[in-house]
Amino acid sequence: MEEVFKIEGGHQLNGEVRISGAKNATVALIPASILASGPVTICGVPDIADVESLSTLLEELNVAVVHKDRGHLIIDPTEMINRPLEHPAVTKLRASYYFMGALLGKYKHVKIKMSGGCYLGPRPIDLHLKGFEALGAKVDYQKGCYTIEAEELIGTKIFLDISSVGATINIMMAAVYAKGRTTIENAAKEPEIIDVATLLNKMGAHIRGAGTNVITIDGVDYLSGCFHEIIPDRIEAGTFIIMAAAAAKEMKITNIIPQHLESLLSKLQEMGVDMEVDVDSVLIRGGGKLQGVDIKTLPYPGFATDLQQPLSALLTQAEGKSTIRETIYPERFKHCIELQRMGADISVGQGSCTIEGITPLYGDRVTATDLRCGASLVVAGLLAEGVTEIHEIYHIERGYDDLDGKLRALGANIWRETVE
Ligand SMILES: CC(=O)N[C@H]1[C@@H](OP(=O)(O)OP(=O)(O)OC[C@H]2O[C@@H](n3ccc(=O)[nH]c3=O)[C@H](O)[C@@H]2O)O[C@H](CO)[C@@H](O)[C@@H]1O
Ligand SMILES: C=C(OP(=O)(O)O)C(=O)O
Repeated sequence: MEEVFKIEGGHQLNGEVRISGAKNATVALIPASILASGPVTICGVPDIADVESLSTLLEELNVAVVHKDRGHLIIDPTEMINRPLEHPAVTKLRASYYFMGALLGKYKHVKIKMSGGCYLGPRPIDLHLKGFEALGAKVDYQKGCYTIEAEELIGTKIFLDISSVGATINIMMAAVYAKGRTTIENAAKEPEIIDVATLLNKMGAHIRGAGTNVITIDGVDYLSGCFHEIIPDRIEAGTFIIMAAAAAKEMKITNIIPQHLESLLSKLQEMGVDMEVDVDSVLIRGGGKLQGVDIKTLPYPGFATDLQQPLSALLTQAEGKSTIRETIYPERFKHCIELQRMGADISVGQGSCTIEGITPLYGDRVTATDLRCGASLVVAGLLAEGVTEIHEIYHIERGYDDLDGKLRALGANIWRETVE
């Protein structure tokens, strides 16, 4: 027995949708909170499975976790115990690896299983580990478990071969209590990194340069509790913007930071999408003629890899040929096979795909092989003739807060059903 999403396509979307707090910030802010000596209150926490898994891990560490109304989460590490993290929840998400940096930073010792998350091709963490080693830690890997420990952590210069989001955040967390100055060069610049640095600075850390490619962290001896509001989720926002372009008459997406979405908005403009951008919202008028475009995924502020999958579904409705070149995860094209089942004309090559439009889409039984593949199939389901049945929706639930509820409020005919 499995719960699936069913979507009857062809229903127009209308109205307003409010975007939740950013998954990729939240999943780092929660482990970062344990670096404090007192309670940290995070506001705007999305109701997603990744947060549940992280809460389980906090409880494993004897950290008090209180979920309040409207996305308030209070994390109190006062009575924390540094136990090995071998609980199955570690493997339910990618971001459990942030406990490496946080526990190493606080206790100079961490034992944790290998994390999980979406399979998008190989996702090594060598840069995280090299960063910890540069700070003075020893890394041991046995039977699927990492042990990372140090006598003391000493600030140093760390150049990242690839500007990795995860490595930047993990090293930042490990370095907050290190002796002296740590400099991360070729750091990733994603907005979620700024959000984590903001939280740590509110706690009393000295981090400068987050959002640029050089971040400096001057070690401190003490971090206090604080209050923090999470930035809006640019990927959820982008997904709804794409859905609006696909199926809305007029739809407003609110609680967004438009600057975080520039690469998507400019591509949609190139495609011919009618939009009005305001300070914290965007109004999309869908239904117009769309033109195919070429996309190359890049680190921020380039086109986000997490949005190429949902956009692929929309590109089936754009006139002519579109190409997507994936430079972050060259194997991130499993959604294309599922879209083909629904009638899309897509060919997948080495690190790229070509989409020929316009092709009608038809409801079918498809599988969300990963989180954004799931989002792509929901976009396709809104456009398709008949009913689309999406399996393995636990991937979608990892990262979208009430996706089906939000879509129903906009007029979509989407429901959950338990099937054999
Ligand atoms: C929880 C979270 O925030 N997830 C996001 C984060 O994942 P994540 O932080 O895992 O992605 P990275 O930025 O680290 O990965 C970027 C590239 O660097 C490579 N790499 C990374 C680390 C390393 O040690 N060695 C290495 O080779 C990866 O394989 C990939 O090719 O950024 C990705 C890229 O924007 C997004 O798709 C994910 O949604
Ligand atoms: C790949 C993603 O998530 P994660 O890194 O958590 O697997 C994503 O959010 O698209």
